[in-house]
Amino acid sequence: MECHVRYEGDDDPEKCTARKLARFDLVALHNSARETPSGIVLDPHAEQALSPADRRDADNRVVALDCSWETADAERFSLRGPHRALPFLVAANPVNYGTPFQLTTAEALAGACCVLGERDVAETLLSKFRWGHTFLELNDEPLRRYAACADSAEVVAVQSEYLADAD
Ligand SMILES: C[S@@+](CC[C@H](N)C(=O)[O-])C[C@H]1O[C@@H](n2cnc3c(N)ncnc32)[C@H](O)[C@@H]1O
Repeated sequence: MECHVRYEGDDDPEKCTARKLARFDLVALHNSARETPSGIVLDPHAEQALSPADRRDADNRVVALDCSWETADAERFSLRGPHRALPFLVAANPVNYGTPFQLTTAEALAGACCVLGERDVAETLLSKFRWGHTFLELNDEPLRRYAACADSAEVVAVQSEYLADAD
């Protein structure tokens, strides 16, 4: 699975998870939408949840948008490819620890790789962060269940159990 990032550069570069992954050649950073190849776009505003069925449209690529959460409005995600939201997963990074849905770029790419059946890629991405293994531990059960779903409707049904528990 190739991991690509449209890099906006409006977040703290010291804490940027995409820049760190790029230093290890684990993601490719792109400075414009035009340069960013098409793939499954990880977009929290998307109507459809990511599921294993997306593997067939993936071109073997996932694309995240690395920008500040303050500027991550829907218009910013104008990137080529099917847009998908990640289902309920909780962040393990120190800034948003325990917060559902609001993941770092590294967590989002890793979560997507797990759902798409590429857990080894996810483990490699997360191995570069002190808290990386915690993301897999905190989300172990949902990630394995999402990866076993046939399609987005099944993923949403599984997600609803976690949302009900979170209330
Ligand atoms: C808003 S940026 C924040 C980046 C952060 N500054 C960092 O260093 O990782 C996180 C990106 O990860 C992806 N992402 C995070 N949570 C997501 C979710 N629930 N659904 C889909 N994509 C998500 C999106 O591409 C989003 O733009």
